[in-house]
Order: sequence, then C-alpha cells, then structure tokens
Amino acid sequence: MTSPNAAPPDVNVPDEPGLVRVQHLTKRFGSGPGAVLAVDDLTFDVRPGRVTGFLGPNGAGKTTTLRMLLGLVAPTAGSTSIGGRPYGALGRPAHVVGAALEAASFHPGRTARDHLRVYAPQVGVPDARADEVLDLVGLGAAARRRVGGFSLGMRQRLALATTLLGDPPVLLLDEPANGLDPEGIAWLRGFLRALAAQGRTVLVSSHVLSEVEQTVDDVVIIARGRLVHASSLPELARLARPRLRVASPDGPALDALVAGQAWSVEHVDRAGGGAAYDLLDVDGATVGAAAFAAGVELHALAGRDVGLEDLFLQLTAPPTASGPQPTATTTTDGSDR
Ligand SMILES: Nc1ncnc2c1ncn2[C@@H]1O[C@H](COP(=O)(O)OP(=O)(O)OP(=O)(O)O)[C@@H](O)[C@H]1O
Repeated sequence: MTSPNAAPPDVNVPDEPGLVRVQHLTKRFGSGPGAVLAVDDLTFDVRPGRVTGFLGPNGAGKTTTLRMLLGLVAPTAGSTSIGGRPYGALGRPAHVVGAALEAASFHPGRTARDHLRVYAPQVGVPDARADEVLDLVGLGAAARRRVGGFSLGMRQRLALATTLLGDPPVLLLDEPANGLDPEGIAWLRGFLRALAAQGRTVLVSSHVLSEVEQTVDDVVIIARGRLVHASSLPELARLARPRLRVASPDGPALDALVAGQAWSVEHVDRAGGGAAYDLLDVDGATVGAAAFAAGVELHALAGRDVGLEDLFLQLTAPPTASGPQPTATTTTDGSDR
C-alpha cells in the first residue's frame, strides 16, 4: 500500500517565487453525521517550471483544494501558500496566480475582446492586453465574435486567456481539457508545456490520468481527500511494472521456490494448500524453468502489463477493493528518483 502522506516539505528551504505549497490542509463541510470530509490532511508542493497533474476520481477533493488555494473556501485546518504567501496576503493576486475553475460563464452577447476588456481594469492591465492574450491562445481571429457562438473548445481557450491577463507566474486550471476534441487537447498540451518552459508553475486537475499523461512532469494523486501518491511522472511510471502471476496447488513448495530466488514479490494469495504469487521484474521463462528444475507443479504462469491508468485506478480504489496494491514511494520534490 502506498504511503498515505507525502514527506513534509523541507522547512529550511525558503519559499521560491511560484512555489505552491499545501500543508496539512483539511476541509470538512457541515457537521454531525452529514458532514463531508472533502480534504483530509493534505500536504504537497507544486514547483515552478513544471506541469503538475492534480489527479483523483470525481469527488476526491481537487476543486475544494484549488478553492482553498484561491481563498474562496476557508480551510478547517492547515494552510496554503503561493510564492510563500497565503492568497489573502498577495498584493496583486491576478499578477501572481491565474485560475480557471469549472466552466467559466461568459456573457453570450459579448465579444471575446469585450469579455477580456471587462476584466482588464480589475486586473490592472491596459485594454490592449486583451488582444495579446487572445493571440496567445489562438483566438486572435475570433476577437470580434460573440462568445455565444463559441464552441466549447473556444470557450476553454477564452477562459485560459482570462487567467493570463495579469501574466501570472502560477496557473491553477481545473479540468481544462474537459470537453476538448483531440485537436484541442493536443493544442492545450503544447500550450501548457510552453507556459512551464517559461518558468511558470502549472497545476492542472483531471480525473483521468491518461488525459494529462503526455502533458505533465509531476503528479499529485488524491483519493477521498487524502494524498495517495506524489512524484515525477517517470517515477510513477516505474511503479507500473509488468507483473507475473504464478500459482501452485502446493503452496509450501512454491514458497520455498520463491524464497530461494531473488524475485521481488508484490503480493501473495493463499487458498487451501495452494499459493499464488504476483512477482515483479521476472519473466515467465525464468520462473517456469526454475519451477521445472525444482519439481514444483504450476497451475498458472501468466504475465500482466500494468498500464499507468490501471495503476491510477489501483492507487485511488476504495480500501474495500481487493487485489494487489502497488508499492509506491511518495516524494514531493519533483525529482526523477
Ligand atoms: N460546498 C460544499 N458543501 C458540501 N459538500 C461539498 C461542497 N463542495 C464540495 N463538497 C463535497 O466535497 C467532496 C469533494 O468535492 P470536490 O468537488 O472538491 O471533488 P473533485 O475532486 O473536484 O471532484 P470532480 O472531479 O467531480 O470535480 C465531494 O464529496 C463533494 O460532494
């Protein structure tokens, strides 16, 4: 089972500009028997210059966490900061963090440019910035069109343009790929990667790992309000190693065989006198030959690939679910260890 909590951030390292920090964050909605523990002692960091996927099934607590980062919901306990300060202490917040939460609502009769010009004075930027951000998101040619006629993909781009008005170093985007067609997703991928390459902090939530797999450098995975895994994507991918299922009606003989080898055991099931092992990093030919040589009767010898999406489902499955659980380390520093 995965370590339920990330290692605490290193308190000796001063907060970098653009560092997003969540520490022991907890949110309980309501009280008594009907209370909902939406976020439960969550701790993680999101680093500049990287795209981080904030992942979890529906209802895991992603939006509530983002809302607390933005000062829209008060935590029950714990804290959040952006560049070392809580949201409420940011002098000009739109110049520090741009956020797009849920489907933004637009006045259908307004043009894209006018929509942005409504926000420009609030952010403290000149009207001309509206055209700049429209160009950035590829909507320059649609600047004078009414938003009511926009496709979902165009609306998502306009929402993104709105978050960029203040040229913030930090972007918090809640399910930005929702409703996009493959072309739109490919565009978003390139766009987010370019923003991170400029040194920005980009946090993107999604309930589907495969949707962001090609976009993110790091992952923070939560389920039922709790952290279940935080690491770089390559480190997560290393957990998705192929498994070999080997079963024998003679459990003690298989135990002795496995114990005598340097095979890595992920999981073992026992029933009657038999045993079934899930082994990592060993192939069927090796195990089959060793069993044959030792005279161990095998009733199953089957390889199984565990894809990233399978791993994600395993990591976020309710605790009642049976079956092998991957062993995961949890880090928060974004390194590829
Ligand atoms: N204002 C609220 N009052 C009561 N419960 C709430 C409130 N907001 C969220 N919740 C509950 O908190 C839990 C977490 O919800 P949240 O929207 O943060 O999850 P999520 O991971 O963003 O899910 P999704 O992917 O479906 O958006 C859910 O059980 C939700 O019903």
